[in-house]
Amino acid sequence: MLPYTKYHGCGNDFVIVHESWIDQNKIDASWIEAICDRHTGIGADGFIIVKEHPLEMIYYNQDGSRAPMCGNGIRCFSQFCLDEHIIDTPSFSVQTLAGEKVVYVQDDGRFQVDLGLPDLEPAKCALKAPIWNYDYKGLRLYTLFMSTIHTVVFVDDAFMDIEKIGQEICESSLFPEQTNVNFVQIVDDRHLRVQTYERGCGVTLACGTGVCASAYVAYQEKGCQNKLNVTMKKGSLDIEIDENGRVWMRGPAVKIAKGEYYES
Ligand SMILES: N[C@@H](CCC[C@H](N)C(=O)O)C(=O)O
Repeated sequence: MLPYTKYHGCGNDFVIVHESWIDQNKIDASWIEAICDRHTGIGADGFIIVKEHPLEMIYYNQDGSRAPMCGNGIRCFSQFCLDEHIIDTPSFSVQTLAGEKVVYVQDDGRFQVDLGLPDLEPAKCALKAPIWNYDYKGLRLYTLFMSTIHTVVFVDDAFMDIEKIGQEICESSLFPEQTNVNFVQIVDDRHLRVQTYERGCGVTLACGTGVCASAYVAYQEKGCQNKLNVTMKKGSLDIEIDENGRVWMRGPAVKIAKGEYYES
């Protein structure tokens, strides 16, 4: 029996466990995939292990693959740490595979996270050459490392059916380590709509790092403002690119459940 909690950030949902709740020997891709299965498991887009001393977020995708960071996940991780009395300060640092991230708890209960600088160095995305305004079957692709690998594509309707084209780009041989694919609609210069096909998961209702990558490319390439509100299918995030080029994300995290998982 595994004690677990479940949270979501704008509809991106996660099973979250403290490291002391799990048998370390059990952690492998198929165990995580079984827990995240929406029919025979708890069901989630991702699985998060909370480690302490130092505070660390270990993130796995739904298919059990490890990812360096998760924007919605780190807000949910932070709410878990408050709920479980692991932290009691208004700001704190979290170690991730994409480096240390600083989280600020806001008066309205939302979380602001410093995602740091986007990295356009091709090697960070396992690319040999840049993919930037790159033609792919008539779509223009912009690939960057925004705490994880992201590709941004501007479209007329972000909420169209992206399953097929998202999977095709994600798994294209252009991307040796695959890519998350963000379909971005510019509503006006302060407002975007975004839908994401995530590596290791498929279409999700929201992707925090993807929204940060989308805002950054919209600001750099499309004349959008440095402060943007981004709407997804079940929520919205506020993104700011500061004067040093760092990307900040502000948004909610919601507790859904706490329970016991009976492993088969
Ligand atoms: N949903 C996340 C991103 C999760 C990781 C991603 N699928 C990857 O493999 O890089 C977010 O909110 O940022």
